[in-house]
Amino acid sequence: MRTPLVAGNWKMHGHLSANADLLTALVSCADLQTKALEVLVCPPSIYLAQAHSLLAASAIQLGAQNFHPQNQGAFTGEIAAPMLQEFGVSYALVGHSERRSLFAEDDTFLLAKCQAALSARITPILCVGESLEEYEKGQGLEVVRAQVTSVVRALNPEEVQSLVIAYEPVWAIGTGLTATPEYAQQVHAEIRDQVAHWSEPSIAQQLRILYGGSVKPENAAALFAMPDVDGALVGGASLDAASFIAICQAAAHTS
Ligand SMILES: O=C[C@H](O)COP(=O)(O)O
Repeated sequence: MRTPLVAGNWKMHGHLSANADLLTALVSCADLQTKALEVLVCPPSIYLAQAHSLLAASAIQLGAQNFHPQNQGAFTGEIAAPMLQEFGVSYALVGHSERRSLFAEDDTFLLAKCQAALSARITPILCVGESLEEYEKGQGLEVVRAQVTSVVRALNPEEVQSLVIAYEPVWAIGTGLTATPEYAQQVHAEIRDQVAHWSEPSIAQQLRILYGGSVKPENAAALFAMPDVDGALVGGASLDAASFIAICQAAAHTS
C-alpha cells in the first residue's frame, strides 16, 4: 500500500569525481529503477546541479539536505526552496538532528521550512528522534510525539498528505548502534497514531515513515520487515554504491 522510500543523505561528503562514480553505479542498477521502490539521493547543495544532470534519465530522485524558509531575501549563504525546485529537487530533509543541535533549528523554524517546501512542491522529510540521554530516561516516545505534533497539528490535511517522516534516534546516527526492529516499530506506530490524531486516520495510513540510524545491508531487511517501517534514511552507507544498492534491494523485497 505504501511504496517504500530509501533516501541517501550524503551529509558533507563528496567531490565531483566520486559523486559521478557513485551516481553512475546507482543509475546503472536496474533494481533501483522499479515502481516497487522510490530511491532518493541528497548530495550537498553545491552538487545538486551535477546530480540533476547525471540522474536525468533515471527514476532516482533528487533531495536537498537544507534550505531557508524564506523564498528570497538578505540571507547570505542560504538557498530557497523555489531555487531547489529549479534543479529538479523533489524532496528535502527538515529537522535532521544535526540541524537541530548544531544549527539551533527549533520547532517553529522547522514548521516554516516544511511550509516553504510544500509551497515549492517539494516533499519535506521531517526528521524526529530522541537523544541518548532522553532514550536512557525512557523519554523517547514523549520527545518524538512532541516533535511530530509541533509540525503536524499546524498543517492542513492536504499538506500532511505530502509529508514523509523519518525517525532517527540520535544515539543511533553514525554510531553503529541501531534501534532494534521492535523498538523502531513501536516508535513508528506511535508516530502514525499522532498523525492520525492531529490530521486524519486515512492520511496517517498513507504516510511513509522511514527509519534512520546506522542502517546497513546487514540490518536493513529486519527493519523493513516491520509493518510501520516504510523505508530508510541512510547516512554513511549511502556513500558506498554496493551498500546503498543492497539496502534498496532489501526495501524492494520486503515491501
Ligand atoms: O540522515 C541520515 C542519518 O543521520 C543516519 O546516518 P547514519 O546512517 O550514518 O547513521
